Amino acid sequence: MALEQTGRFAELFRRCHPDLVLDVVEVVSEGDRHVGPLSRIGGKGAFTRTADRRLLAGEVDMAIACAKDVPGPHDREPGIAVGAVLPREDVRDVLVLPAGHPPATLADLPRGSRVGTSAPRRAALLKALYPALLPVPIRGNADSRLARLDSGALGVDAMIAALAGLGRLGLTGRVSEVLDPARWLPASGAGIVVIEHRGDDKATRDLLAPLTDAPTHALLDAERAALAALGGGCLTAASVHASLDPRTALLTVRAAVLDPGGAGALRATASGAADRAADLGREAGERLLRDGAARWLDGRP
Ligand SMILES: NCc1[nH]cc(CCC(=O)O)c1CC(=O)O
Repeated sequence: MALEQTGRFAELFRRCHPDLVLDVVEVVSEGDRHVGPLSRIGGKGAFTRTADRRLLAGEVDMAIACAKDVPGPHDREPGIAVGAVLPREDVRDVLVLPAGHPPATLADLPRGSRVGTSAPRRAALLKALYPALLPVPIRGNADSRLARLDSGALGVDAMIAALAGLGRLGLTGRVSEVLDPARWLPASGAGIVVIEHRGDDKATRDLLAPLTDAPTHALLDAERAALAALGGGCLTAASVHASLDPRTALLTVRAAVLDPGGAGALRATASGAADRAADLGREAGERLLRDGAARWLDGRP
């Protein structure tokens, strides 16, 4: 998945800067290497830390990451800045069944079916919306999870994945059900690829600036500000989704913190001008805290 994202970005970069030579350096992250619990390899940042360090060491000048995998400012390597944000793709999650299984929806799965997902948001949604099903932690990158789903090595009957990720792998044919984002709340940063650089590297910042998709950049600013205001960590079951009305230029941030036990959710919405994206995100996050979201931030019901 990372290589497909990188290829897409490299093409864009070369088209915009045809006189420059871009070398692609492959980095295998801890999140790709390990399949154990993320908490054991340092929690959030497992997919980005290795590339971040090489960036800070000056071995590479840009790093490409899924916005969803980039930790918040409080558990982030300092000195790294986002230089470009690629246009958002689909934010929805999907149900994937082992190869050869006839198509089914989450509602069709028999009581007690084991559904693989490690994301606290997905586990909490599963408990809230499909209490007859059992969330089972699984780990590894999207490619390896799919292979282990098919081989039976995961010990699950189905798994939840991101539609955008499957799309990048050319595997949307594996989707059994696309989950309705109005109920199955999307992840903050879902479907967004970012290109980072060293904060003090003005030359790279200038090269990346024209490649950014301004509307997606605003959405991401809003979603990340909401998460930062919440101050949750990698165990928090939260959803933040910003949307932009192209006609009115009004940006709306919808944020929710879910009870990890599945008993409910707190929701907050903030709307305003798109140039106040970060303020709107913060507003939504702070509203959730005022309403008592703190009790669920540690991931305990
Ligand atoms: N490391 C998990 C991860 N980070 C980004 C994506 C998918 C693509 C995206 O939402 O941008 C995935 C795979 C998944 O959640 O199934």
